[in-house]
Amino acid sequence: MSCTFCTWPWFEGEGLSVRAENRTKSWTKLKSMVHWSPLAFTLKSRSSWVQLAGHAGNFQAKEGGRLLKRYCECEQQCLNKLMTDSLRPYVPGYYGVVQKDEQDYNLMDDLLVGFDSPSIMDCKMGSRTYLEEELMKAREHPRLRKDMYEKMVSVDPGAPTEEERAQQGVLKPRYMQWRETLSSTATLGFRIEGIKKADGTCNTNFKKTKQREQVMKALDDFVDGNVQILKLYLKRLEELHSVLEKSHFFKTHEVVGSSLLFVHDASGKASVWMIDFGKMVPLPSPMMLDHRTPWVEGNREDGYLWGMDNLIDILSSMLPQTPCDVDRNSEEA
Ligand SMILES: O=P(O)(O)O[C@H]1[C@H](O)[C@@H](OP(=O)(O)O)[C@H](OP(=O)(O)O)[C@@H](OP(=O)(O)O)[C@H]1O
Ligand SMILES: Nc1ncnc2c1ncn2[C@@H]1O[C@H](COP(=O)(O)OP(=O)(O)O)[C@@H](O)[C@H]1O
Repeated sequence: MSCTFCTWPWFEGEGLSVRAENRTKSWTKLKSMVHWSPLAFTLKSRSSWVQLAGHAGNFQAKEGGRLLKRYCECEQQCLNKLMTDSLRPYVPGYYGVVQKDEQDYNLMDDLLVGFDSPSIMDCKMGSRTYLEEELMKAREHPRLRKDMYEKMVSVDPGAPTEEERAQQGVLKPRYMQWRETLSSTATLGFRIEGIKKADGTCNTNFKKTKQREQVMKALDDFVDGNVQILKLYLKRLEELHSVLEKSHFFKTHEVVGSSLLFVHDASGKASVWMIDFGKMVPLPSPMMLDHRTPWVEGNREDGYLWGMDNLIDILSSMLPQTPCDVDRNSEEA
């Protein structure tokens, strides 16, 4: 599927003021919408910034290789803490809260800077995509979501129950769970949200990409079969994996809806970063997560590392086998 390239973000160098006021996020999410900076064609130092997933209108590209993301207190607090954590090299640099037209934003690095016509992939990590607190809220104050009902019907007209059909609405956790089981979130602990390739093609139609083989096919297409790029991604993921395993910050946070952003270009450069910390919530002390134990309500587990184990395993299996591997495998058989 090709995407609509729309809403060119403006650039700004002046007039931003720092604010500490808290705002919550409440705006519409539009999928299949890509925001692309046209100035990138004329100004080499800037990236051709692209928004692959997430809420429309959430970002604005700024001069100097930075992005404004609509303010979210949870994200601000996480980014602040991450700036002094061992995870710092794996997240965008963060520069505080700025205000523009009475709206607060978190100011962060544009990770596409330094890449030339990059290929980009957003993988949403974890086996659960809604917070436990959202589940409780939906129980206490059930709110039927017509927009989610419509999104559901557009993918699978047979998905809503009779009751949901009569109400023309679904509860948010029900929609999120349905999305999890439809995609690879429930079976592999991650799902591809979107891919934009260097040739300009863009696909955000991965809602039904569920089986390991389907995921492999999408990943292979993303790297155009380039083994060197695959190796670089794998190396970076293995490093991140080992830092996550040791990070106290990671152990003490429920991580939901966070993505890994993969970026590479034709020069052979490739890297991966963690993005989207809007639902990275601190746990009550002394609670800790291993991010692998299957979720049951109350244990707050999110399956992030389980997903990463699977992603690393899939990428490894896509590498051509060396003669040593072939010998080892035939001995095992
Ligand atoms: O991907 P589709 O099927 O469109 O569903 C979206 C994503 O799950 C969003 O998560 P993310 O932002 O991580 O992509 C989520 O935003 P939240 O992060 O707010 O849960 C949206 O909830 P609403 O914003 O409530 O519509 C939900 O409608
Ligand atoms: N720091 C960044 N650098 C470059 N691109 C980014 C960065 N953060 C987000 N993006 C782009 O924006 C998209 C949505 O980001 P995300 O933080 O998940 O938004 P939301 O909170 O609205 O879900 C990502 O898929 C990616 O394409």
